Amino acid sequence: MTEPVLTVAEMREAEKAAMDRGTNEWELMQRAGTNAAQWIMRMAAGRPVTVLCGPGNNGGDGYVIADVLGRSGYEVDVIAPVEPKSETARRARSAFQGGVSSDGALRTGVAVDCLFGYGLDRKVEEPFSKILEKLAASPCYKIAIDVPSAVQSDAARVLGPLPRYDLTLALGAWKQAHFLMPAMPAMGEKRLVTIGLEFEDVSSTVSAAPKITSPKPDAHKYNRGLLAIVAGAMPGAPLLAAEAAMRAGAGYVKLFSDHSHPDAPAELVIEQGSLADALSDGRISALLIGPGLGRDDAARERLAKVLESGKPAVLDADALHLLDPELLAMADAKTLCVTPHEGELAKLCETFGVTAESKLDRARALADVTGLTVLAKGPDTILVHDGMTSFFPRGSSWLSVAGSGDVLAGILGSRLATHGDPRRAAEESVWLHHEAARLASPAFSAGELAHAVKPAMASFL
Ligand SMILES: NC(=O)C1=CN([C@@H]2O[C@H](COP(=O)(O)OP(=O)(O)OC[C@H]3O[C@@H](n4cnc5c(N)ncnc54)[C@H](OP(=O)(O)O)[C@@H]3O)[C@@H](O)[C@H]2O)[C@@H](O)CC1
Ligand SMILES: [K+]
Repeated sequence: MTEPVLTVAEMREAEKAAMDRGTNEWELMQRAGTNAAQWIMRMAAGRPVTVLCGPGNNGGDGYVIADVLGRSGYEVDVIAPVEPKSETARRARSAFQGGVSSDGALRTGVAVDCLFGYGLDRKVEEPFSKILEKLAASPCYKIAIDVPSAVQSDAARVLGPLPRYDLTLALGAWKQAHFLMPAMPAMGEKRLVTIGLEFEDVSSTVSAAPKITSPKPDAHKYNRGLLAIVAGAMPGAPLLAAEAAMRAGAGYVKLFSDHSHPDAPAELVIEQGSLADALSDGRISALLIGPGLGRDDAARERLAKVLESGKPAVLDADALHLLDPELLAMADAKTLCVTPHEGELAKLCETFGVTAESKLDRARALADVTGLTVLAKGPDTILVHDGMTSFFPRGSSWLSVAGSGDVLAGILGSRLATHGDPRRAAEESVWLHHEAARLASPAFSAGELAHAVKPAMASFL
């Protein structure tokens, strides 16, 4: 099932729709608190629990959680620096029979943070900031309810002390912050707690692990997909991309390069000479250009030839510095996928006149203005295609190694050559990249990562 990722406004709409259908806010809070409590009890396994309750409905959830835990025989402390403001939270507060203190020490055991949820809209100050500092310093097992209390739910901005949580329980639906930097790494394990909300017209989802199919019984090297990688000034990066591409499903990987490549594997076909002639081969199903391309006139000329060819293509690295409206006009943007990191995304936005505050908004606006499929890579990878946004579970931080992007581009090119669907290829490439990193074990080189793409493929067959 695809899991939606909602903004605060969309979340409020979904809750309103539930209420219009006859489920009141109290009922939703009961479901949220009761279902979250099941997770908390699993993690607490009998240890005492301290619940931190804030002024809004996130705090309301906290009182419900404390109530369920108390009735289940848990020792529960509630710390609430202020009385609840919302009517539903006040009702939850009154229903809780145990003691509530306005401050106090956190007992070793489990702490459940319900100070603020998606209603946080400004800097966290005292007394809440002091409690979050205390929580950060405590050795207890830390659970954030819905979102960590200092995290703004749409933009993932950190507005106060941010402890490192062991578990974050998203209520009702995922929020954007669950998948965005800088907040994401502090959330620990993340789990979705359902409360029976229904969602319509969802435009953002969590990418689900892909199902990659084996070649058809009548497959041969051409109909499995022929990826041509167009090299340029520097020989190493396109070779690395080719190493990954050869292991990601394409039946045939060629390198169009005028370098000699003495280290290239025997099975990689390298063609020299006229690029226009090479690109006229009708059997080529996708192209990759950018790694090691260079940024001079010759590089621009090679990019123009790729775009003029009309074939589906991945544009990466130097190609993203060269791409401009004039070059893009030569191609059908729908068939192109760009893979910018933060710096390249900023450059593309500047070139195409896009201004937006966050990486997410920049990626969306760039896709909107250009019609390109945008895979904005990094610790929080975002894919935007035709008005749809996909978020991804976090990959290994060991992927922050030189050449990692070339490997990703190679995988993506290979998947695009296999089936021609840029969005699907981009999703598959991120999962394969992450899985290859896991299988390569820590401190891998980009070359080792490229080789681990082969066992990673087996994980999704
Ligand atoms: N609605 C539903 O049906 C369901 C909602 N659910 C739960 O509700 C949560 C959202 O609840 P929410 O909208 O009440 O917001 P929440 O995050 O508790 O905090 C807002 C409160 O804090 C205040 N405030 C904000 N920033 C502040 C700051 N920096 N420093 C100090 N105060 C600050 C703000 O008051 P203000 O002062 O702005 O008037 C307001 O009182 C959601 O995350 C989920 O857990 C579930 O139970 C499922 C059903
Ligand atoms: K919280």
